[in-house]
Amino acid sequence: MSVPEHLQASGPAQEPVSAGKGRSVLRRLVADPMAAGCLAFVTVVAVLGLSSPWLAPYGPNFTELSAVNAPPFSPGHFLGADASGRDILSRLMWGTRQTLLACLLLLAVSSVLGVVGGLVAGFYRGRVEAAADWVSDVIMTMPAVLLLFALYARTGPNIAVAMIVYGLLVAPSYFRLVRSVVVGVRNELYIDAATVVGLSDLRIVGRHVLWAVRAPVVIHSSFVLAGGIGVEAGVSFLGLGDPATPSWGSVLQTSFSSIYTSKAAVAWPALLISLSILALVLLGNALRDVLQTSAHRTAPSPRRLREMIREAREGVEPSASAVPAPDTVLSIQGLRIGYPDGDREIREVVHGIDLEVRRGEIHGLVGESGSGKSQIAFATLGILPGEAIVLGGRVLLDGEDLLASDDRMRRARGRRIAYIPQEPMSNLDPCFTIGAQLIHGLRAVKEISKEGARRELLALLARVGIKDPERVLRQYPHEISGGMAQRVLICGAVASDPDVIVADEPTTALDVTVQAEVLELLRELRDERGLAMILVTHNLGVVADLCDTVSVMRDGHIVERSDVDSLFEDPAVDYTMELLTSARRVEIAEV
Ligand SMILES: Nc1ncnc2c1ncn2[C@@H]1O[C@H](COP(=O)(O)OP(=O)(O)OP(=O)(O)O)[C@@H](O)[C@H]1O
Repeated sequence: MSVPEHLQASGPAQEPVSAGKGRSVLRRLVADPMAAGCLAFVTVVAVLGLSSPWLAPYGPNFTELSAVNAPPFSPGHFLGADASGRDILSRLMWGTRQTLLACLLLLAVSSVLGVVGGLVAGFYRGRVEAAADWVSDVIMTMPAVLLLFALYARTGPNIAVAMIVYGLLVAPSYFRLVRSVVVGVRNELYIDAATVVGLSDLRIVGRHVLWAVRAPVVIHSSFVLAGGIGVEAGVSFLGLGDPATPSWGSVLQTSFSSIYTSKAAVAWPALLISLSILALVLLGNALRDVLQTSAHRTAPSPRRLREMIREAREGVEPSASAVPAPDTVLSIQGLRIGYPDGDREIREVVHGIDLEVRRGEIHGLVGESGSGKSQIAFATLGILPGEAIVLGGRVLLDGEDLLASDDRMRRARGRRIAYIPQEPMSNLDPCFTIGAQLIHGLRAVKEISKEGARRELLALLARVGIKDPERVLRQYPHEISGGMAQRVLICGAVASDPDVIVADEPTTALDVTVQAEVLELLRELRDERGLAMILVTHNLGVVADLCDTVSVMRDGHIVERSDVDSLFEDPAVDYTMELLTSARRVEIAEV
């Protein structure tokens, strides 16, 4: 048994989802008509079943000889009666208790064993994990049906014991799921921080780790419950259940044995079992969607989102389409970006900015944290987060609006616009060698043989200052330094011969000497290749050193745009002056 498909998407390193409060999860769940319907169905079935002593027309084993094989809608027998003259509706109602009990037993045993095992194995790893893994593998190899038959030989018809044993067999699915989530969470820095603060393992697991596994476990449980109904029906159908106590499976079995005389009798338990399984599966899917959306925000419905976008666009004049200067390669005109603020409104974070970059120009984008620099870089590359909404504007590459067509953006990205990220290490895949990644990337954007790509990359790696390119191509990311990784990424970015490079704080993660070398390399590449570059940075020293022109951003606006010399000599706005003064203060403090 492997981790079920419905949970694989929520892999180990996922956010601790579902942080929303219980009430809001329920409210969001019932806002989905399908989930509300399923929840109502499951609740009604459970309540009717549990109230059978008061609501059921007859006792579970009450027989009426005159009603043998009575068809549905007979007087006194709404769903008909079975071959022994027992009322099918009453037996299904009474049987709900047994089925529910069987499912809860299965759920309790499998979840307790699996979750506790997964938590311990994922948290402590090492031998504990190896041993738990071994036990889980052994359990998974056990043939469930044979085991149930063997059990029957020893204990006789006992559905409770059968479900406990089945719970043991299902436990590895919880174990694997929880273990993989815990392994991901265990490496998070906030767990290290909790350890350093002095929290005990138990408190760390209870406070931080359990929170992360809560959502996947809840979702998985709805599928286990659905599976439990099927298992109980199967076990009873095989005759391994208690014939004296009705359950949905045993009602199905008795109806099935007289299928030739009363076909309709089979339909009711089969329908109830199928609909209940369907409702629980659909409920599980809806729960997954609710828990995996943003933890604290109420995601707007598609209709509300459309309204919010219309409201945000209303009253804002679309910016006039300006013709870019002749040597302009990238022109951003009237770009507006926003994010849904719950289901109330779109919060605009970039307010209609204009920006032009000419061939061979390095344009710095500076400003305080949160001013919108990265949003502009991401919009230019078409990699804004899924929830971002472009409310207006254009990103023109040689006059073609990339925002107007996803296909145009896809063709430009990586070929004509390349990206140099801030964190070189986290942008390289640890599973592949540098060579495999660079060659794959280059061949994805250029028609070239593997050998040709390799030769080109060797030359380019040497050009960006890698001493032994042959060896680096064979190495994995963890075997090279941060500075080398950034050179590798610069090599990857320029390999497709782009017109524009968007560099998002390319030197922030590097030490000072490597920073200077990387900046020098970028300048040389610009001179050699006539690259246009947008350089996002906090560092005014980098701007002074490398950029030709600069835009200063604040609160999603460009408050000043000028050439670098003018900016430093004679800033036009107070905010730029403040930025320069604080940068100087930091420099003095560092000296
Ligand atoms: N996924 C998101 N959902 C909601 N708001 C977001 C999201 N990403 C960014 N924002 C908001 O957009 C604004 C601009 O963020 P952005 O990351 O562009 O700032 P920045 O200038 O690049 O900051 P920094 O220099 O710290 O990276 C911020 O107010 C931020 O809160």
